This record gives sequence, C-alpha cells and structure tokens, in this order.
Amino acid sequence: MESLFGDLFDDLESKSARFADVILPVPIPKMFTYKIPKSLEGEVGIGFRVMVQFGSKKVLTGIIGKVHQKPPKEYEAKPILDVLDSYAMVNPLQIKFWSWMAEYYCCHIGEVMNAALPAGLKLSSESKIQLNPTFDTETSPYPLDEREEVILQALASKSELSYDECEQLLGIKSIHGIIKSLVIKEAIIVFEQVKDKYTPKVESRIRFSQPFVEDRKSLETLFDELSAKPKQEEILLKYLQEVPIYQRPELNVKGLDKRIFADAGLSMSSLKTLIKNGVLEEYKLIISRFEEIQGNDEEVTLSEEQNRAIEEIKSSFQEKQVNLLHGITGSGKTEIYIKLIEEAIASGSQVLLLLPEIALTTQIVSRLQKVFGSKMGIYHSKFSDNERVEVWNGVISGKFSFVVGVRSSIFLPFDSLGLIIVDEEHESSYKQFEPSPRFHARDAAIMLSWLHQAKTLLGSATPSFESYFNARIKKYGYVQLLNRYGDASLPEFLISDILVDKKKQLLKLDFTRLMREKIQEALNNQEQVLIFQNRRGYAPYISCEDCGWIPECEHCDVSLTYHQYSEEMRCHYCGFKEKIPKVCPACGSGKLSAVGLGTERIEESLSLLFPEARIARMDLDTTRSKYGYQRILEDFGAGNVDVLVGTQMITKGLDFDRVTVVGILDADRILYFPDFRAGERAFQQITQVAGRAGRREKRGVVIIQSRKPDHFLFDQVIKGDYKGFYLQDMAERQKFFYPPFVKLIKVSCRHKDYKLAEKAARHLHNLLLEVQVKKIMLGPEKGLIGKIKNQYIFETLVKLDKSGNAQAIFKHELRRILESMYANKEFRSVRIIIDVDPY
Ligand SMILES: Nc1ncnc2c1ncn2[C@@H]1O[C@H](COP(=O)(O)OP(=O)(O)OP(=O)(O)O)[C@@H](O)[C@H]1O
Ligand SMILES: [Zn+2]
Repeated sequence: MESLFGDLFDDLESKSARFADVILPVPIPKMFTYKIPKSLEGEVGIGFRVMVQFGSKKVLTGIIGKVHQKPPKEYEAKPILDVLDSYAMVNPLQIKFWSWMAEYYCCHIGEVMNAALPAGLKLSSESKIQLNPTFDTETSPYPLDEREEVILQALASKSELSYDECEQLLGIKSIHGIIKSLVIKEAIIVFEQVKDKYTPKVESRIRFSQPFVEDRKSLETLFDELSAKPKQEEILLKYLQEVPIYQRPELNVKGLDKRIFADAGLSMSSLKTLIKNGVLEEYKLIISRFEEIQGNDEEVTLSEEQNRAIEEIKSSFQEKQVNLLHGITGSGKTEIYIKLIEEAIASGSQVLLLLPEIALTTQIVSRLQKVFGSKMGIYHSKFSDNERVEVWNGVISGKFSFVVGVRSSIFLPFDSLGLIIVDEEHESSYKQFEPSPRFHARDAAIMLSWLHQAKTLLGSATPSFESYFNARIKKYGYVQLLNRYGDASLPEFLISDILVDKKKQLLKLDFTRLMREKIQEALNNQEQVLIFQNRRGYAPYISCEDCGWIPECEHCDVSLTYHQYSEEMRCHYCGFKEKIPKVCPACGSGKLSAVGLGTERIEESLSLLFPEARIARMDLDTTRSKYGYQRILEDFGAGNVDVLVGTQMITKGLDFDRVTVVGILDADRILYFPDFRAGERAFQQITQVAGRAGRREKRGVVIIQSRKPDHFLFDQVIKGDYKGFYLQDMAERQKFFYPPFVKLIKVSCRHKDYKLAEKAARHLHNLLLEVQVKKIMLGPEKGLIGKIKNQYIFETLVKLDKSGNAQAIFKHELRRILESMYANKEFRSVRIIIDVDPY
C-alpha cells in the first residue's frame, strides 16, 4: 500500500521546501513541479490552491500535492505565480485518497481533483470577479491602493470583469497579486464563469445606531422629539418590541430583518427617514443557505434485536475494519445507524453516511435531521454550487461533524473520520460511469476509511454479492437482522401469469385480473399502491404494424423511446428528440403502434381502469426539478395519491404506513438482461420493491406479473432465500470467470470513424495480450450499444487473476500502453476509456 503514495509526506513539515508538485486540471498522468519563490516561502503547503503557468500562455489553478527539495530532471521548474488561500483547502489525507483513486481506477489525478472539488473552488484564468455586495469603501478597515481602486471603479459600472479585462485595464501582465489582495480585503468575489456566481445570501437588516444603544438618555430624548411623528415612533416601538435593547443591548448587533417592518404594514418612507437621520442603520447580514435546525432527540427505544446488532457490530469492529449489516427490509437499520453515529461523534470523530441519490430526499433525511439538527451537513447533487461550497467549508471549520451525502461526498475535506456508513450498499448508483474517475463510492469509501483508520459499515437488505462474498470469507464482519421492526411481517407474494390471462382474455391494458382485484381492494380500504416498471416514457418504441420499421436514434445504436406526454420520441442516451411521424417513413402505412410498457403508459392505463383513483408517477421525467422527488413523495405521504407508478426510484428506502399492495408489471424484463449480474440485480430489485409493502400492522401483498412464473428466482425471492440464490449464482460466476472471482477491466475505444475505432481497438488489444500476467481477454467487439452520440465503441474485457500482483502489473503496463497509443499519430484522435470494475 505505502508504495502507492511514494514519499508523499517526505517534506510535509519542511518550511524550507523549494519545490512544489502541483496537481493540475489537465489530462496528464502526473503532477508538475514548480519552484516556490522566496516571496511565498512559508505561505504555501500541501492542499493550497496556487496559480501557475502551464505551457507558454495558459495560467491554471492547481493544488499543491507535495513539497520537496528535488528539482525536476527533465525541465526547468517555473515559479509558482501566486497562492490563493491562507489555509489549505484540501488536506494531506485527501491528496493520498486522490492518488489512490487515480492509481486504482487508472486515471489522472487531475481528473480526480476535478471530480472532488465543487466548481466554486475551481478557479481558472477564465474566472471572473464581481463586487462583494457587503463591501463598503467607507467602513472597510483596509485601505485600497490606486490600482485596486481602478478595478473597483470599473466593477461599479460593469457587474463583472474577467482576469484578462483587468490586466488590460491596468496595462499589466499578471493581475493575480491584485486580485488576491482584493479578495483578502473582502472587496471582491471571484467566480467561475460557466457556473452560477458565488453570491453569499444576504439579508437586509436594520438596527439602532450605536450611540442610542450605549446612552439611554439619548434614546429617551429621541422619543420625546418623535412624539409628533407617530409613523416613525411606531417603527421604533416595533423594533424595541422585537429587540428589547434596554434589557439586552447585545441583541442590537444582529438587528431585525428589514421585511418585518414591511410585513407589519409600517411606513417604509418613515423607515428611510430614520436611517437618513442616523437613528437606525441598515446593514447586510450574510446568512447560511441552510436553515438552522434544532435537533430534538425524541427518545426511541431500540428493539432487542436492534440492540443485539449494535453490540455485534461494535465487537466486530474491534478486529474488522468493515462490517456488513444484512437486515431485511423494514428491520430498522436507520435507528442502528443513528446510535452508531451518535457514539462516533461523541468520541470526537467525523462521520459520513452515504445514501443513493434519491433516498436523500426521503424520510431518512428528515429522521436524521430530527436527531442531529444543524450539526449535520447534507451534500446532494441537486444542490447548487454555492450550497456545496458551504458544506465543504463547514466540514473544514468543524461546523459539520456529520455529513449525509451522495457518492461525491467521499471527496469532502474530512480530516478525522471515525465511521463511514454506506446505506443500500448494493445500489448501482454508487458507481460513476461518466466521466472519469469511474469510481465506485462504496469501494472508495472503504479505502477512505482505511486511510483515516476508521470503520466502515455497509448496510442492505440485499447485499451486493461482492460484499456478501467478503463477509463469507471473513474479510468483513457480518451482522444480521432477521425481523421487521415492530410486529410487521414480510409481505405475501403472488405470481400472476400474463400468458394465462391473455389466453382467457382477462388481461386488460396489461393488468392481469389478480393485479386489478388487489389494487381495487386496496383502494376500497383507503390503502395505497405502488406499481413498479423500470422503464420510463410511454413505450420502449414505436413500430410499423405492416413493415416492422422501428425509429432509431440518428446518433446512437438504440431505438427511440416514445413519450406520449410531450408527443415525441427521445433517445435516452444522447437526448435526441423527434416528432412522431404520421405515417411509416419506410412503407407509408398509417398503422404505427406503441410497443411495450413504460411508466407513462401504465399511468394512463391505471386512470382508465380505476377512474376514481388519484394516480401519480415518479420517474426521471417527473423529477427533474430540484424538489421534484420531494414534492411527489410528500404528496404520497400526505395521502393525496392512491397509486404511485414509478421506476426503481420508488424502491429506495421508502417507508410509508399505508402501502399494502406492490405490483411488478413486467418482471421478465428484469430477469433477462445480458449482464453477468442480471440475476443478482433482479433478486435485489424485486426484494427491494416488495419490501415497501406492509411495513406496519397490516401485512402487505406483492403481485408479480410474468410470462415465466416458474422461474427459480421467484421461488427464492418469495422464500427470502438470499443465501440459496447467492450460492447458485456464485457457482455460475466461478465457472465462467466473473467477479468476485476475477477483477474486470474494460478497455474501450471510441471514434466517429467506425473503421478507425475498430482498428485502434485491435491494436490496443494486441498490446494488452503481450502483458505477462494471468488473465483472460474477450473482444475486441462492438459495445452492447455499438454507437453513442455518433461515436462507435469497441471494447475489450480483461479478466485478471485476483491473487498475487497481476492487477498491479497489468495496470502499470496499461499506463505504458496508453502512452504509446497517444504517441501514435494514427490513433491520437481515438478516445480510450478505462473502466476498472465496470459494473
Ligand atoms: N426502535 C424503533 N422505534 C420506533 N420505530 C422504529 C424503531 N426502529 C425502526 N422503527 C421504524 O420501523 C420502520 C422501518 O425502519 P427503517 O426504515 O429503518 O428500515 P430499514 O431497515 O432501513 O428498511 P429498508 O431496507 O427497507 O429501507 C420505520 O418506520 C422506522 O421508523
Ligand atoms: Zn441518441
């Protein structure tokens, strides 16, 4: 392990370091060495953002990854131009983590940095500046010099300026020193052009001018004077009523939100007069974007089983770094997490709880907020960049000792993690496919916690087979919860044969009779129903009944999905859209029909079958807005919806009292997917969605529609025989060399020229063949989807022996081969993508 990071920490403390290796946001495999100029000695260290010249013209912002004494051999080191921070934005553990990630996932550390930093912390020479709204030349304690004045004056008339514009304005070559000085004086704010500006959220506030607070006499005189001006008097009385400065003068500092006066119907012009006369003053208060929430810990009594699990986890952590908590759906894992988090925080550690994207907007977060209040930071991908920067800074300052977040929260600047919990650890959304680094947040979290000497708890009702495998070979600890919390029992399963109903003409709008009856029953009892279909849009595609023509994307090798609501066909890979043709462009027939089932169509069918029911839909198309999920779930929770149709989104952690029926409309689609994990995924999906039913007193029922009701998987899902299914699937994986028995690396070549993509892939394949390690190679062949966004894709799949150092050798050789590919003129334009653990 140590060798991975080399001598990163050699000169960590060295004040006299003369060189700094800087991580730059460019696709180049290594760090670049720069000279630390005398003027910056002692002011920079690991994790500081610096400006450096890259190439002959570009100025880039990078982060110092290492400081040392050794001049580079191959080139003359240029000096660092400037430092942006007065403290490190990134800590040494993070740099270690980034290095590990670049190494493991075969990518560049600059790419990892890019993924890690919220855009608001990434500066480039394209950055722009604006006035800081709270800055006031009159009251600022820092005098500005002449050149700084020029910049500020220019900003007064133009709301923003680029670095280049500033340089032109002053006729100088490098503006960085001046910008930095203005930032330190809090006169300006630097922001990234492409993103929203960093605008601190400000509130206009009113308070008494200081003399009146200090001298009670003057306040009394003032009221005497104002007795003839009742409107002004009213305002002051309102103020004193809200802010009793007689008793508590210190409260005046924060003053009152200006809107309070307007809301109370008081005269705004009198308020202005009071400000003009110096009685009151107006100032701007920077406020956090996150509401202050007070935690109020309602006592929860843990069940005997929950208590036992906690004890087992704690004792297992004595010897194992990682523990797997395998607790059936509704077993109450959240309360166990809460207990462990509380203990970790109390012992002075930081805690990270990872959740899949969608689960973050559900009940689990409000439950956690009740317990942890504002101590808890939330890191969500739907948050604005401003909010992300606030969480980042909050972790550094210690405001947030606990963060709950999506996969990218593993990059937050923690320096003393004690515990990482990965909830729903089997979730595929923990894997980032695009862009690089193509990391898996669960695996990376385990590494991260190793670097912190912390513990990792993986939780799931349906663990990933890798994690369960690791538990079985005793690499991980293993703790089970076998019962649902309270008196709830697991739901009853009913399999409904689509073909039988079809034959008997009982199938109506794709719903079998049994399914319809159970839904109707629930509606009659004022209970709620979830209908699951993992396909959005109206229908997977349109087809001509006469000639069989199917519309395809112009840019990708996939058929277009039919969206009825927006009356168009869309490519789910590149976003291409097209109007629906009136007649078949191939044969002219007017008989075009929608084939297959999407969530939109199911929603429509439900409203025809159950006209009295209130129906809602939750999929990517209905949840694009920031609060999209939340709104639908709140509606459902409040009982404003009877039937909710959705994709896998409706499976994640939902916990609603009144759901008694869960319907899976097309289980076969889940079963037959060309992937070695199809079985595992199907078992997980069906168990998870079924797990939403009957989580309270009343037992739930799950209806599965299928054309193959005898499939062995159904039997095992119904029995809850996770282990049986696992063992069966593992035997197959071992026989055909799939994970966890081997390591997979996928190497693909992409190019808009089909022939060139294929040729590059063959060439690369041959080079990989020469690498002397125990391995199996498949391909190169066209990707499962042969073309995406006009790029043809050819893939080679490498299966590496897990024992020994085959992996390390192979990855090392792979880097060398990639460099040779890029150096080869013919293939320079081919995009080569490495995906380690491509699943
Ligand atoms: N000790 C407790 N006291 C009161 N209620 C509890 C307790 N433990 C769990 N519950 C309740 O039981 C329900 C199920 O718990 P929870 O949602 O944590 O299950 P889970 O294990 O995460 O299930 P899933 O894997 O299906 O998401 C919740 O409504 C929760 O509030
Ligand atoms: Zn497309």
